[in-house]
Amino acid sequence: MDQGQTLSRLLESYGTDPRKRAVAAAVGAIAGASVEISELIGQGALAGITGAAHGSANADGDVQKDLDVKADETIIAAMKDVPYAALASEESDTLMMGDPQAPISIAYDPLDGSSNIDTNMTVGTIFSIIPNEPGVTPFSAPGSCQLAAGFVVYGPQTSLVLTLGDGVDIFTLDRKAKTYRLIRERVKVPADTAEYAINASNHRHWEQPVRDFVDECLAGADGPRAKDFNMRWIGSLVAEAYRILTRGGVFLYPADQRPGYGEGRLRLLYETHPMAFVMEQAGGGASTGRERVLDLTARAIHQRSPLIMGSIDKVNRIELLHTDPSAAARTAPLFGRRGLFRV
Ligand SMILES: O=P(O)(O)OC[C@H]1O[C@](O)(COP(=O)(O)O)[C@@H](O)[C@@H]1O
Ligand SMILES: [Mg+2]
Ligand SMILES: [Mg+2]
Repeated sequence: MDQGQTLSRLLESYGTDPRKRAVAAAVGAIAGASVEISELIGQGALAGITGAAHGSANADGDVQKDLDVKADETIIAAMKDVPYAALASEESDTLMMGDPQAPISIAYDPLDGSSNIDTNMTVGTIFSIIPNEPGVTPFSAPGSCQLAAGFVVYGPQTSLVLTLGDGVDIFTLDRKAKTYRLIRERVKVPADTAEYAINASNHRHWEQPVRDFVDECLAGADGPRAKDFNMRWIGSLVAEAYRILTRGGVFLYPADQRPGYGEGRLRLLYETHPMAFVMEQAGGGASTGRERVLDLTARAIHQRSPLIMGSIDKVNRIELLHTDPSAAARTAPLFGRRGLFRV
């Protein structure tokens, strides 16, 4: 790894064609905005930032916090010199239109996990950059068309995870120099791990395949997986994704039976598409349970999609539980031994 590599240097050398220059400008703008957002979050109440409601709701019905709105304004301001055709923000009901001839469009979640602000837990910013074709409706292509995606985590360290479609690199903010420095190159999600993350309070609402997977995990070494598992739930997608990138595991926000949750909770354009791109680029997987997230195309700007992401063996196992439960039962490690026990 080039210890001296910085995000700005990487972006400066990222190609000369107009589309690559636009991608570099957009990533640079988001990185710049994230330095400001990180400072605000770090100051918290000292900068007048609280978890108080802003007095409005976003298009998805979530209560907007002051910081959701501030983060959104900071990103919009940072985009002023970026050649974009359209911006899709979680905090804006409709698309913000730019130059229809521009080579890219950008979707972003200015502040992910914002219900955690008051609790001093990790939150983040997620982004997805897609090509724009003049005359074609922005964001009408599947997630597999993304040019770049990533997210910033505002945790004990502020770090930026980035894929430009050729692996995943992680940069950490050097606060003194206000520069992102490369700390991990070509990150790989371990294929098989024993950690899972899901909001278990929704157990009664889940579909059977998700219950089956979690039941297998809970049964541990005595169950069909013949292995003990560990559970984590932070309630902040960016923090879960960062953990999975660094030590593996699987995260599930599945569809469930609650009204409005038929496609889960997370939004396709600025949450599940970019996370799926990052995970696949790091050798992991991302599925709805029934199909690859990157094969989905948005029908609406704030459309939701289920997300099961992380270590490829786990994602494949959960897909099998959805698509072929009897094959899933046959391939459980204890299947053969159970037969013996029954004799
Ligand atoms: O409270 P729930 O239903 O478990 O949802 C938690 C999920 O919602 C989110 O907070 C949604 O993101 P926003 O905070 O941007 O709305 C994710 O970060 C997190 O994984
Ligand atoms: Mg979010
Ligand atoms: Mg948000």
